[in-house]
Amino acid sequence: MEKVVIVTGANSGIGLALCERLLTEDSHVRLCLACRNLERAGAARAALLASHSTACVELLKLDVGSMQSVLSAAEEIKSRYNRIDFMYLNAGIMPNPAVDIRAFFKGLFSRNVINMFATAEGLLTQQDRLNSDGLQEVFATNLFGHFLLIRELEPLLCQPGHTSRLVWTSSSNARRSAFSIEDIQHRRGKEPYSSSKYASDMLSLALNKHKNQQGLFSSVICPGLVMTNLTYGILPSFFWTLIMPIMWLIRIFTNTFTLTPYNGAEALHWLFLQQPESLDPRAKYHSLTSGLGKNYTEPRRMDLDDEMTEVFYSKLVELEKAVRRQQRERTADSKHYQQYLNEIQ
Ligand SMILES: NC(=O)C1=CN([C@@H]2O[C@H](COP(=O)(O)OP(=O)(O)OC[C@H]3O[C@@H](n4cnc5c(N)ncnc54)[C@H](OP(=O)(O)O)[C@@H]3O)[C@@H](O)[C@H]2O)C=CC1
Ligand SMILES: CC(C)CCC[C@@H](C)[C@H]1CC[C@H]2C3=C(CC[C@]12C)[C@@]1(C)CCC(=O)[C@@H](C)[C@@H]1CC3
Repeated sequence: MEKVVIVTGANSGIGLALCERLLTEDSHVRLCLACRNLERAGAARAALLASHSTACVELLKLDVGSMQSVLSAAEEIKSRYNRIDFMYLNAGIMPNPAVDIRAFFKGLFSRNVINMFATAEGLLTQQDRLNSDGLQEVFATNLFGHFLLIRELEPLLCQPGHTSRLVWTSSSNARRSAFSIEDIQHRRGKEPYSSSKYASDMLSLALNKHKNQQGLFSSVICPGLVMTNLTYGILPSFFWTLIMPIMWLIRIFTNTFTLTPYNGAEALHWLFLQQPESLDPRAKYHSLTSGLGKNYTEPRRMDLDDEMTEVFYSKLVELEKAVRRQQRERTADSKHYQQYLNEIQ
């Protein structure tokens, strides 16, 4: 039977490369590109069909940063599919990034240089903002919208006799010290991206603990440093072009410079081929590329605290309740408003 695969943020970068690789691996998959912009999603679909003309590629409007959009998309998914085999939670943002140039040059001449290039630890800050749901945008997009989607789709994801898989595109930039259990949305700090990725690592572990017995398995990956719209947002593209020869040179010393979206999607593709029972819930699966350009996947143990992971999971469930309440009130308000408009006309 054909596998149903949903990919969020599938219209560009690593998500699009993954779709291409999945269709090459299995031409019978039923692929759903879940994107916030249907025009860009349509262009991605056309590109995929150009090389896989008989493939089944469907589009779904989903803005993971908007809770209303997540709830509507989940309804649409439930009406279209009777099961989900893989859901790749890949959409992500890093708004207004700033590089600490001093820290970069200091790191360059330290023993920590390889780690700095692999994780960008201490190099990057971002400016976040509140979205229309009153949530921090990075948290809402990179984590919470995906969480709400999973919760909404539980009837499909947790079916007796069927295994469903979740795969998060996390990052080696995820850092415990950037995350605070008292401030899960990272309202006060300057590293919302790192915090949201650490949060996805914890959520994946918690989901395995709570849902494995119901047939739902979750994994996290890091694609390495990949040249995509996200990285082009960090430094201007002419600068990247300028330093590209150096980047290829650095690849000799660190296997985390995967650089192309195809290489970055390696671990996502690899996980598609694995049995979930053989995977380690505490491992992050890294896409790596050797100096000679060979791709491979390697698990690395994550720095996760079980107690904090559980507290975090219950905080997410609480927040979910509040968000649902808010959505219900909004629907009621707009109904009343509509009624009022009808009455005064
Ligand atoms: N590039 C890198 O070096 C690394 C990337 N990652 C992660 O990889 C993932 C993919 O990013 P990458 O391919 O690099 O970058 P891209 O910017 O190319 O891809 C991000 C995708 O997410 C989509 N997206 C963003 N916000 C939303 C939203 N609110 N709702 C739905 N879709 C949304 C984008 O859509 P749109 O085109 O409409 O903006 C785009 O399709 C991200 O989670 C990122 O954090 C992790 C480690 C390293
Ligand atoms: C200013 C300089 C001359 C050069 C600065 C280089 C930095 C911009 C890069 C060095 C390590 C890179 C890196 C990322 C972004 C760009 C760098 C900071 C990421 C944070 C991109 C997104 C991720 O999720 C990480 C895995 C990347 C880690 C390395």
